[in-house]
Amino acid sequence: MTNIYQLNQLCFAYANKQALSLENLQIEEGKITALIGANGSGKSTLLNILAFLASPSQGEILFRNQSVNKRDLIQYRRRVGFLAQKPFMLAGSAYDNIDFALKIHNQLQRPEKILKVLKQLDISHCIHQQAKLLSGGELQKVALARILVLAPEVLLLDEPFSYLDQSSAQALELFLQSYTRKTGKTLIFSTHDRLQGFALADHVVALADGMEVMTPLINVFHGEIKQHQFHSGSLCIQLPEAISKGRHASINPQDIVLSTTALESSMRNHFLGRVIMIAEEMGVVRVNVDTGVIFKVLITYQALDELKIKLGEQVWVNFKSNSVVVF
Ligand SMILES: Nc1ncnc2c1ncn2[C@@H]1O[C@H](COP(=O)(O)OP(=O)(O)OP(=O)(O)O)[C@@H](O)[C@H]1O
Repeated sequence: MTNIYQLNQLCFAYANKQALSLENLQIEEGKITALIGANGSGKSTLLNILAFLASPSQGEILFRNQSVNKRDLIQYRRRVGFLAQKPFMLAGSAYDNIDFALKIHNQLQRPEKILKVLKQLDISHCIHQQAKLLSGGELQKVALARILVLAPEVLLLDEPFSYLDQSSAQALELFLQSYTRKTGKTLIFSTHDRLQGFALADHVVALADGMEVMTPLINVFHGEIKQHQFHSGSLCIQLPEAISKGRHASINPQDIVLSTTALESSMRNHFLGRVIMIAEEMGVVRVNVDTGVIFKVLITYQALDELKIKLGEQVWVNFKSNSVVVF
């Protein structure tokens, strides 16, 4: 395993406001990393730092084991491709914008290169359209094409799916997954959709208030601990004995086992509910179960096939007390 980024004791503040404070964060080369977290949790700030557009107030960034000096940011910036949440387009067509990117990066301005990338992203029809008149989704894809054509070492994408309809988002997910596999490039993207983050990424970095939190931030319940149990309204979750403090409990959707009958097992948490959603997501299946509170679960196709569950049917949600993260 090689780390392309290593961040040590990194802090970033806007004026007096601390926006990021990360102890140690490694990003593995050739893998897909998702940054998840609520609005304002620091995802864009972190992407800006990884794109060398901002310099941390404190701490160190290593890129391919080299400590990045503030003086060299421009050099590093050219090695990565950053897609902003609201990309900026120059006057001219989609083609002109991509062609110009090649020019300023001193790369060969070859039409076939541009045509290929537009085709890969399914936006060949936008080629002669004025970039400033593109729809939100088209603009994001043209901006992505403008990055891909440069073949940077790292792709940093800030909410790349936010303007896309469901089928375009799924097509882009598939494209990004196969692109990173084929090229061995590193992809880091931010998303509000935590389950999408889990489904698409090899690693997930969860942020809350600018800090990394060791929870998937899915199936998060708020409440209090009493006698090794976490109480949240009608929900009572069994915890390991060692946990005595915390106001939030979360359960990784991949740690939940579904069963159609009550399980006799070492798992201490069992809730009977009803299936309210089954959806496909990048080779896994999302199942939402309403037990009074909604549990989000990720299972394999094989598990779905074996369980034979359908919408509206009863199902048990089971998980170990050790799978519960309290914070
Ligand atoms: N230019 C800025 N000046 C001052 N504060 C800022 C600036 N940009 C971001 N912030 C603050 O820094 C914190 C982190 O913001 P950031 O945009 O990184 O979060 P985010 O997780 O990307 O949010 P979102 O999901 O809404 O895009 C927030 O509290 C935000 O208000």
